[in-house]
Amino acid sequence: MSSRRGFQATDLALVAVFAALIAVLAVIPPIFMVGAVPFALQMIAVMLTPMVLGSVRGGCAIGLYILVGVLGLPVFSGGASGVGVLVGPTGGFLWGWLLGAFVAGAVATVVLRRRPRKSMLPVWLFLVALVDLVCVYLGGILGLMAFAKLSLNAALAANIAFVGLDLVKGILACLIATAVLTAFPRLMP
Ligand SMILES: O=C(O)CCCC[C@@H]1SC[C@@H]2NC(=O)N[C@@H]21
Repeated sequence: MSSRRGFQATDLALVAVFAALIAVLAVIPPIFMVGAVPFALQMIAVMLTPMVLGSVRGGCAIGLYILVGVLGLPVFSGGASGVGVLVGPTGGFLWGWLLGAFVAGAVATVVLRRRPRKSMLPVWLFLVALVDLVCVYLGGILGLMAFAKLSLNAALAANIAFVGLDLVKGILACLIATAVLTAFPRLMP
């Protein structure tokens, strides 16, 4: 989306498609939990979104996903919904997803506008995934401390358990984003 042409119908459709993609991945039940925190396959789409849509459209996609969950559709982990989830034990992660979309999306825009070589694209996109992960964990840790009353150490431990698998999801998101952006270069944020 160039700032000159503003938000187009295509952008609205892309926002809806990526919000739906996150919701679809939430339908698959979490394969394990660490305390109150579920394994979230949605993280693949959460990290893919800012890579492909950039900051504003990516933030809108995550915002739309959260909105439909708050309004009652069972799109949060384990089929949860409602505004209470935003201030529940995993609420901080959802705020982190939103923050991550805006921040990592801005990094994606800077990176992609430099037109990196195709062989380097997944590497640069992995940097975007890492920035996203920092935002997600920041939100998650603060949320666990504020809403679940965990100590900083307990909140850190709950996050560390997911780092390895989240990096694998980040690599998957990079590979998907590379394929999508190579096939549809006009999508680039
Ligand atoms: O309640 C929700 O829907 C949000 C779940 C958040 C789970 C977090 S996201 C980062 C970390 N990686 C995972 O696989 N699970 C946690």
